[in-house]
Amino acid sequence: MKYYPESAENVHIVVAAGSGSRYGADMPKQFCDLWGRPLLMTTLERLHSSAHDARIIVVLSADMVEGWREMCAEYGFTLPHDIVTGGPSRAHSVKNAVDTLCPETVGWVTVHDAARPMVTGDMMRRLLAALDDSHPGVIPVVSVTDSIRQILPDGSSVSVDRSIYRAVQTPQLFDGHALIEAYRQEIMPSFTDDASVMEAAGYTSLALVDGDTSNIKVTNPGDIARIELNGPAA
Ligand SMILES: Nc1ccn([C@@H]2O[C@H](COP(=O)(O)OP(=O)(O)OP(=O)(O)O)[C@@H](O)[C@H]2O)c(=O)n1
Ligand SMILES: C[C@](O)(CO)[C@H](O)COP(=O)(O)O
Repeated sequence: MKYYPESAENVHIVVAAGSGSRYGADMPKQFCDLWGRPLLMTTLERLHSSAHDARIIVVLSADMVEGWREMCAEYGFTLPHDIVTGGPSRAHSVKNAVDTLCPETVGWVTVHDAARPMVTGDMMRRLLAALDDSHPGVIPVVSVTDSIRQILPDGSSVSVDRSIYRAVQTPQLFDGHALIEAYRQEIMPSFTDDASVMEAAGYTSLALVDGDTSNIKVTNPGDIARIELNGPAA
């Protein structure tokens, strides 16, 4: 576990500026109903419960800011959070939030998908325990349970050894100074998560910890129904 002075500001960045095109609802999936209210509220509450000594920044698309404020009023959602507007890709959205952080006071920072409402306190404890001076970032991963095939340039495919791959989740945890520096670089299409941004900036010694198979990213139709089937929010 990395030591930060008590005055350091820890931050949760929750990216919620996507359009949810694969989910295909009439509004972005993070605002769709989960257990009777917008899914984003469960994500924020569970993240806050998992590590409450952190300021929350929610990244929203500009056209959803007013609507989100109205939802908070309608559902009596009072968990304090700041709002930053998003960009054209996930990485741009994260960057917009990271750019608001104060390098002088920042402590640790998590970056989490709004579309993953099932983060747990156990997972957060594993992340925080693994952040240290040798590991400026910690990434939750799970084993791949499907067989994997690589598609070759000619369109044919070959099976690959799935035991050498891991599927990556969020929240991902970073030393705030390192994350701020990493997000100073130009955003590339290959940046599908924040670990890839850190690596491209030279921070290659990232620690992996066990994620949680219930921590799914709502992506395709039916994913919210599957979460609800697995039981109420704990
Ligand atoms: N420009 C973007 C794109 C994505 N995200 C957020 O990044 C997370 C992971 O992205 P993804 O699951 O791909 O969400 P969408 O981009 O909304 O989905 P799709 O690709 O199906 O349109 C989501 O919480 C999403 O809201 C974001 O903040 N800004
Ligand atoms: C960040 C992420 O959730 C890690 O698995 C994933 O890379 C997001 O990908 P998406 O295509 O933006 O959903």
